[in-house]
Parts: sequence; C-alpha cells; structure tokens
Amino acid sequence: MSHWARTAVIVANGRAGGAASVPVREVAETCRGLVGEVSVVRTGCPGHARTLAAKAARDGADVVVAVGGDGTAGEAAGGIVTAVEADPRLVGPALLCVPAGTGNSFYKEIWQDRPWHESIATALGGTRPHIRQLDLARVEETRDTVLLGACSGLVAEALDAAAGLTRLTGRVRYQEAVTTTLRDFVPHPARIVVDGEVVHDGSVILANVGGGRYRGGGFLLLPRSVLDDGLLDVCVVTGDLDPRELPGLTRNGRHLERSEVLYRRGRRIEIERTDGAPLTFEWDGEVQRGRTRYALDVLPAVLPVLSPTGRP
Ligand SMILES: Nc1ncnc2c1ncn2[C@@H]1O[C@H](COP(=O)(O)OP(=O)(O)OP(=O)(O)O)[C@@H](O)[C@H]1O
Repeated sequence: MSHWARTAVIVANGRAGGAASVPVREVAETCRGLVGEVSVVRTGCPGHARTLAAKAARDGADVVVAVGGDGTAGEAAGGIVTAVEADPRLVGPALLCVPAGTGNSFYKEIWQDRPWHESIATALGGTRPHIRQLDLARVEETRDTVLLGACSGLVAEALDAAAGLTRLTGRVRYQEAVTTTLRDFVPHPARIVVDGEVVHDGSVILANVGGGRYRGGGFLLLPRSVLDDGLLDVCVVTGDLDPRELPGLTRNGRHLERSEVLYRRGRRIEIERTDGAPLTFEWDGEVQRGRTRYALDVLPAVLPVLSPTGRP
C-alpha cells in the first residue's frame, strides 16, 4: 500500500525535558517505513524550531514532525503559519507532534495517552491524512503566534519561578514553582475585554486565553475549549477566590462552578493591567515583561494538524 505523505521533516529539540526517552533515530526509522523521504534537523537554540519548520514549509514538505514539548510544538506551528502567510501559494505542511517534553499538553490534546509510535503509524500510515485545521491566536503587540495559550498572573509568575528552580526537573519543578508562587502571591488589577465588551474590571488572579484545555501539563483551565471552533476561550479567575484553592479546582475543571470565575468566548481578547505596573504575562510557556496590555486575535483554521480523526 502506498501511503499519502511523500516528504517529512523531523524537527527535534534535544533540550526538551523528555528528549532522552524518545530517541530521534527511532522516530526517524518509524517515519521512514511510512513516508517516501524523511530528513532530520535538530534545533540549535530557542526559537530555532520556528525557522526550521518555516523552511520545511517553503521546501514543500508534506509533514513537519516536531519532537519535543509544548515549546517546540508552538514554535513549529508558528513557523508553518508565518511561512504560508508570507507566500499564500504554499500549502502548509501538516504538523505531527511527538511528545518529548515535560508537560506535552498539546500532544495530549490531540492524541490523549497514545504511545507516540502508534500516533505516527495512525497519522502517516493510511492512504489519506486525517487533518484538523486548528485556530491559533496572534499577539497584537509582538505579532507572535500562540498555539496553546496565554496567561497573566499566577501561571506566568509560576513559570518565572520555575526558571529559578534548577535543582528540579519535569512536572515536579512546575508544581514546586506554583507552591512557592502561592506563598506571597498578590492578585493584579486588570480589565478584560472580549470582542469589545468589558467582562471584568477589578482584581485578577489569572486570565488565561486559549487554545489548549490544559496548561502546565495538568491544570484544566479551559475545559470547554475546542481547538478548531474559530474562537478563543478566556477564563478569568477573579481576586475574590482564595488562590490556594486554584490548583485543586483546576485539576478537573471545578473552578467553573465558582462564582468568582468567569468563562467567555470571542474573536479578540484584551487584557490590561490598570494600575500602570507591567503585566506578568506568558504565552506557550515564554514569560513576557514590560508591557501593561496584550491583545490576542484568533487566526481561525490556519494550522493543519495530523489527528486520529478529521474532527474529534
Ligand atoms: N538547542 C537548544 N538549546 C537550548 N534551548 C533550546 C534548544 N532548542 C530548543 N530550545 C528551547 O527549549 C525549550 C524547551 O522546549 P520544550 O518546551 O519543547 O520542552 P519542555 O519545556 O521540556 O516541554 P513542555 O513545554 O511540554 O513542558 C523551548 O523554549 C525551546 O525554544
């Protein structure tokens, strides 16, 4: 049987948290049995996966296989989408993720708990691909694309703290960072605007926009999010909630039952800190500093992603 993909480029991040447990050689061998031509490129620095995926798109690859975690997946997604924006004649390669990171939230969104070699066999093994055209978000201030989500407050501050916990690795590192951040965490005053309507103006623990349902591997912040509905979801946890309750509540989405939490959908979400101080903000795990405001616009159906079925 001849399979559908002629060319695949494997973009591998050897610095991702789970890289040691997913040998790139094995990923390449699995792909070679299913795709005519497979090449492997390795990232040399942060941001490199974006450049490599954009080049693969310009070279006409059918598939980009991103071997790494959520950061690698987000960079590869951005590379594909910006290459196609720059040259609309290009047909963007489909993205296939192999979970070699720490949280691997994006892989789980698409493939749940399936082992990676099964996902590759399903994605590349048939005579036609199952592709979902996912939405991304674009940050107005920087023009960056966002795959998984963006968040102010607690999540962004915990990511910042995690960077300093070099003695720990993996999920334990992030859990410890959340615990440390919660010790003296102070909510920030912010205005949240959805499609031009102010939905909250006051104290905020976090405002998370996405994208993916999970952040940080296991926190179900956006339980109702659909990756290809043409809309962004936003969850605002107001300062009326005790922040120490949040890790427990977001394990299974129970925070949505609380009156201190707002959940909305829209095409454009604006988050602005209202006391003039810089807003601690992050997207796809990268902490940002210096600005008081960020606006995110949906880019509907721009990213082809290989999936178990065309739609969930
Ligand atoms: N050669 C490299 N040297 C240093 N950093 C790199 C290199 N290649 C990629 N990176 C960076 O490594 C970072 C971590 O990668 P990634 O997010 O994929 O793994 P992770 O953090 O372990 O997983 P997750 O995000 O799923 O928790 C990314 O920010 C990426 O830009």
